[in-house]
Amino acid sequence: MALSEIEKEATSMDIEDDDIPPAFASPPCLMHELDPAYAGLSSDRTNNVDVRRWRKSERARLIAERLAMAPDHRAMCEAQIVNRILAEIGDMRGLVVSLYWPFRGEPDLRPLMRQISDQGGECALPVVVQKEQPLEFHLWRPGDKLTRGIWNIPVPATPHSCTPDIVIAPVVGFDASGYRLGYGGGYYDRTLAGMTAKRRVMGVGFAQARIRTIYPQNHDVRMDVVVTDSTTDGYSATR
Ligand SMILES: Nc1nc2c(c(=O)[nH]1)N(C=O)[C@@H](CNc1ccc(C(=O)N[C@@H](CCC(=O)O)C(=O)O)cc1)CN2
Ligand SMILES: Nc1ncnc2c1ncn2[C@@H]1O[C@H](COP(=O)(O)OP(=O)(O)OP(=O)(O)O)[C@@H](O)[C@H]1O
Repeated sequence: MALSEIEKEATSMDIEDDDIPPAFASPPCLMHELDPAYAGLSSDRTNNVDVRRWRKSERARLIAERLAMAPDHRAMCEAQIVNRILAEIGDMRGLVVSLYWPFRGEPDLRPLMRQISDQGGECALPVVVQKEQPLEFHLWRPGDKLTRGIWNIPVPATPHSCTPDIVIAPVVGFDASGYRLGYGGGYYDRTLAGMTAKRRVMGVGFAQARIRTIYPQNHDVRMDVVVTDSTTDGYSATR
């Protein structure tokens, strides 16, 4: 399916490119304003508050930067990312690959979904079934009906849960050790922590998403490989 057809399909269900779903605002947590001892927090937990605050501003910076990419440059980068992913996966037959429906300026990999299907693989999309719980992956073929999930992100209309062989995780940022900065829900970390060793985790983003460190915490799960428009980097299993 050509990209224009995919776009038509999205429009027909009232979902547009780069649709930015409204976020749920939560009240600010003021615990960090208190003395940690008084609040019953360990110093580790205090550091964690600093990291959370830093991540929040870094996310905002990185998302704004990628949303500002010139359309022709973006399209060129997306084509390079697709080629790199195809080269990295190789023989697609029989593999279930989870991707994502792009939002907030993520690389649009919908053309790749068609290629995966055409080459004998199966695609899946991530679904938030419940807040603060692991994601589910539901099989989806280009052309299948979509519906709006949580945060208005399109998800397969007919749920068909599966376990991907390859999890392609969009990054907001990634660091030199292969750790991922996402949207701050902890969804991929929770999901990967609960999956068996079989899965391969492939982070995907534009080259601008590369940062020195995300200050990895105990819950952060390292990716096996990160693909950008200009690089394919593998990471070993040890920190
Ligand atoms: N395209 C795409 N689909 C995806 C993901 C993704 O990263 N990309 N997800 C990958 O997980 C899940 C959705 N995860 C999300 C997690 C948080 C927020 C969000 O709006 N968070 C708040 C801030 C939260 C915080 O900082 O505590 C916000 O931005 O206002 C949105 C989506 C499933 N679908
Ligand atoms: N395995 C887990 N179990 C319980 N809570 C977790 C787990 N992983 C992450 N979290 C929680 O999620 C919060 C957000 O994590 P983090 O900042 O790493 O999100 P993220 O990777 O940017 O988000 P996402 O994966 O949704 O794109 C953490 O502060 C942590 O409390």
